[in-house]
Amino acid sequence: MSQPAIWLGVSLKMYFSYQQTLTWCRDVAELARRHPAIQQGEVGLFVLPAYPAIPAVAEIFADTPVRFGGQDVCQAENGAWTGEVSASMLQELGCSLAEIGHAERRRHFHEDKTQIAAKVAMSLRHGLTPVLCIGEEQEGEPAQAIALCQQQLAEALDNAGQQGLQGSVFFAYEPQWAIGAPQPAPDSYIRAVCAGLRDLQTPDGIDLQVIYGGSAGPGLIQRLAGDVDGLFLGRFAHDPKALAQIIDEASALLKEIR
Ligand SMILES: O=C[C@H](O)COP(=O)(O)O
Repeated sequence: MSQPAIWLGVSLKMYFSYQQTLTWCRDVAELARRHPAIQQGEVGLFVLPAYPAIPAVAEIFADTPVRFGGQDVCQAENGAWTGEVSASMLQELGCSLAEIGHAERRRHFHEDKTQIAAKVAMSLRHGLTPVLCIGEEQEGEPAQAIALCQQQLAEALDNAGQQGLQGSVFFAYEPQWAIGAPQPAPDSYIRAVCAGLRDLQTPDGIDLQVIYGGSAGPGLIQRLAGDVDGLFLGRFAHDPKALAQIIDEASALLKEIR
């Protein structure tokens, strides 16, 4: 089966309790089982729950095409890294993704470009698709955002390129000023930046899917009309009905543009 034309990813961050996470995932699994666009592989769905919920989430999504992964991953293979979770353990639990470099981790945990590049390489080495979060801090011109993202992307993929690692990377373009906001960045801004990001060069064997995150919700995917490969959702996917609506919109958009 070919790759989905539109990807919808959801990070649950630390919003839900354990039981709330399982309830939400059961609703999403049910949605995935009955939605033709998900079942036919036209729209892809992935979920990033908190670490302790991963084994239960794996069971819930077992008979669905929904992918799941960690909200972070350790840069080291294994050893004396208290509190960290290795790429190999994520893989062992059935994860196929690892989120890396989210603005909140850069802000609260001072993650830097060296750690991020090491995490990307470690993920690819273990067959995990990095969900690499990049975006400018302040609102400016699209050209400035593209230049900054280009530099951050090159730094993040540097180790992987040098090691000849191959695989897919979700490039989650998240302007930091639009995360946790009442609404996403303006449509024209997102379209201009994402169109530029899709043209960026990557090391041989690494392909990018550009998805937009930052207060994304119902209505946005159709307004971006094919300039992005998908959305990276947070709060506005907490209501499963809203997520169902976004899947419907993605499916309708594919019918329009094909
Ligand atoms: O991980 C998801 C993004 O940071 C977006 O979160 P948000 O939609 O709640 O702003």
